[in-house]
Amino acid sequence: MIEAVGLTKRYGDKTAVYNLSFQVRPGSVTGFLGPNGSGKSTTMRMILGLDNPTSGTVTIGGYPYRKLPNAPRQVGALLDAKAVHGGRAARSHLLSLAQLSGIPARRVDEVLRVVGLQDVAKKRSKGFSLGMGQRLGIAAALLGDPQVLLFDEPVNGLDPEGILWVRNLMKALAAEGRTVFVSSHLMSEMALTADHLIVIGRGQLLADMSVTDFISANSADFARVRTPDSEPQLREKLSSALTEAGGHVLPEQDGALRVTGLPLPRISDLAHEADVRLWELSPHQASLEEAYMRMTQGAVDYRSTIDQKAGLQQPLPPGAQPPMPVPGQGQPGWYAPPPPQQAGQPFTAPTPPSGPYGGAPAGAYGAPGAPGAPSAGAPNPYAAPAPQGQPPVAPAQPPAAAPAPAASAPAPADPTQPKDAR
Ligand SMILES: Nc1ncnc2c1ncn2[C@@H]1O[C@H](COP(=O)(O)OP(=O)(O)OP(=O)(O)O)[C@@H](O)[C@H]1O
Repeated sequence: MIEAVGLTKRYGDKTAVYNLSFQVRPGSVTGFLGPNGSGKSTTMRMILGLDNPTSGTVTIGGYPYRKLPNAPRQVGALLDAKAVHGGRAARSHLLSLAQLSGIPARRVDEVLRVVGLQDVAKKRSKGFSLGMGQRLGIAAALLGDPQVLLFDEPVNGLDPEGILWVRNLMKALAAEGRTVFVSSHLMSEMALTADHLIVIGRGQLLADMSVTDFISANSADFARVRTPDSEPQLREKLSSALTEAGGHVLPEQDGALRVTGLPLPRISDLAHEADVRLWELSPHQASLEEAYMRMTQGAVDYRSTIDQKAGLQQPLPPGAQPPMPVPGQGQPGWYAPPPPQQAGQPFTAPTPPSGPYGGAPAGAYGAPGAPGAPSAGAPNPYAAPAPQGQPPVAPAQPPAAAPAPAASAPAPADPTQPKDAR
């Protein structure tokens, strides 16, 4: 079992991880989720003794990693698939790792077969694709047949067959009673792979629960209602009637309305009373991806914005119309239904950033716009309570103690090598 208690890591005045406490148990796949820069890799590095916590502790089987007897045989990790000596052949790379840990050479050929790299075993890894590199990293993690496995974004760069393989591998390893801790920012992938989820945002715990509980706690039901496309006034009329009746109405991309807080028969009655014809009235459930986005939206550090193409846009030809904006796009919660409790957001997340990357409106290419700030005072049932008298993210502190030698020293053959310097 991996256990973190009050884990905090500061880099100068940057708090990467704050007061994180959780347990990762054997026999199941635990997904570790959070937006870019939320502290997943930092946490994994601390688990592996590659970074020293500023405060708090993290242990594997009751020991800090560096005190763990025969650690390479007990813990396997894939942190950064690129952290290999590119001039070495895949087999030589694994062989050197095996020799360092007293693992027999025949095990190298076994793991090469497990990850499907046996045919390229003699090829230099610098010629490997991203996906092949990931497979080599996974082979290195499996080398010591460890009971505890950590994978940081293992499906990065893998093709669909590779993704399926990783998913099944994680499950099989957990079914053998091992502790499997997998980081990702893809909720959809974790929903298929993990049994348990630990979700962080800006280094703080947002959720620690089974996938089943996460689904039932976060997948809000909603109704999709569509009025005749040719009569937009009916849509407005219905929208007002539903809002007056206590419903929460959001426009959908295709012109339909997304309604929460009212049962389907009531929506039908209200439409009838308002003399509005309906083309569609259907029950839906928000996807887990949406629930995750909603949970972490206030803790996203990096947001895309619309590409304004300043000075690059051609004037429209005479008489041409600019493209129609998508209804609702860019509004808070456009992509997600409101939280189940109408009284407020179920997740009190840190205020969206106004930093160098901005809390800008929805971009044409992806990330949703800065959401409305969570309602003040709404309790977050999943957040770790902040210590009395302290802000959620601690203010600037003196730089942390020097990181562990392994974190800064180049050790290209080490599968637990940290990510590239950021
Ligand atoms: N060695 C370091 N020095 C300074 N800041 C760091 C260092 N390592 C990480 N950080 C900062 O700590 C924060 C958390 O980074 P971390 O890599 O742990 O996030 P992450 O959740 O793994 O992100 P991603 O999903 O993008 O890989 C980021 O703001 C990052 O810039």
